[in-house]
Amino acid sequence: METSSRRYAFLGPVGTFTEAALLQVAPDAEHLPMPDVVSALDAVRQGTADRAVVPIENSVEGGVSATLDTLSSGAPLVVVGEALVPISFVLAAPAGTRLEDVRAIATHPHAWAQCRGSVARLVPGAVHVPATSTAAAGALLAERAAAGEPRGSVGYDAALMAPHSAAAYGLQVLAAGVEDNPGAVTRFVVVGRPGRVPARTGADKTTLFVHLPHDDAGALLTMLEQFATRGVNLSRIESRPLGDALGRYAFSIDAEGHLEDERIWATLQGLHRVCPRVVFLGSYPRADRRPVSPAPGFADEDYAAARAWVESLRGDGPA
Ligand SMILES: O=C(O)C(=O)C[C@]1(C(=O)O)C=C[C@@H](O)C=C1
Repeated sequence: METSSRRYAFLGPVGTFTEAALLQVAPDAEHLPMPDVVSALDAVRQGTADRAVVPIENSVEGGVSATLDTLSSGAPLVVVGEALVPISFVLAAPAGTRLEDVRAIATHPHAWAQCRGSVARLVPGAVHVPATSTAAAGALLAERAAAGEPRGSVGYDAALMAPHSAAAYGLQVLAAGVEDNPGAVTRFVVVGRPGRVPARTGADKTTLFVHLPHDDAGALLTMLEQFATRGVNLSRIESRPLGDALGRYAFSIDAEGHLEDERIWATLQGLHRVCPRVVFLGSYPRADRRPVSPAPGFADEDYAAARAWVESLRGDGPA
């Protein structure tokens, strides 16, 4: 947990799952709610915030493309930490709303994707109204109901949001446990401007964004070999379109290990030699604190012993 009094931008408003992640990592910091992931990351770039907390991947819906793409382009940013939040949703509405009154439901697109099946069973035919976050959907509903506006005046009747958030906004729960996959988890990253890399803990991750070495057969293999031949395990790899033409992709990667691990150091050198663009997006402690044990032959001592042996072959000593 970070204890300094830094300013943390996050995907707001109060009551988002992102705020739950922020409360894990920096409960006492100044919290700056932002309307979207890009604004939160830009606040760090511009110096109006010291850190941003943003979602990066969900165990059901996969990568958060706004986060992956904003991290990998523009002024450099680095990940300095991560947090995991268990995800469960309620369907909430102003007091007096009945389930059969619900025609349109607002929430974040990632939340909708995680509840689609249950919602179809609960409220057949209900349509999705996209919101900037789960809490933003509920907040507007609560605000208009408090102002005495009639049901549906915001363009929707209910919101999918976190249980604690529905309670905080004074909304009534029409259905709980609305997620299709109980046990879903979203991973959030703490992002800062480049500076000193967090100290190695032995339970670390390194995040990278890598362009493929060439356009021909085997390009992906050449890139992946850099990790495999140094015994580096990947905990996430996903393609992101380059955006300039169909069929051109780069890869967002989480590798197990820290920049100070010899095998990660060597992997980065290998990637730099063969790939046209490698963006280092940080080495930081894993949220689950699970130690990373290098395979036999890939520990720092193995690299040191191998280096000493090659040095000895130079024949610098007396003839
Ligand atoms: O809308 C929120 O409450 C968020 O924090 C965003 C977000 C996401 O982007 O995935 C975070 C966790 C859930 O998976 C659903 C939505």
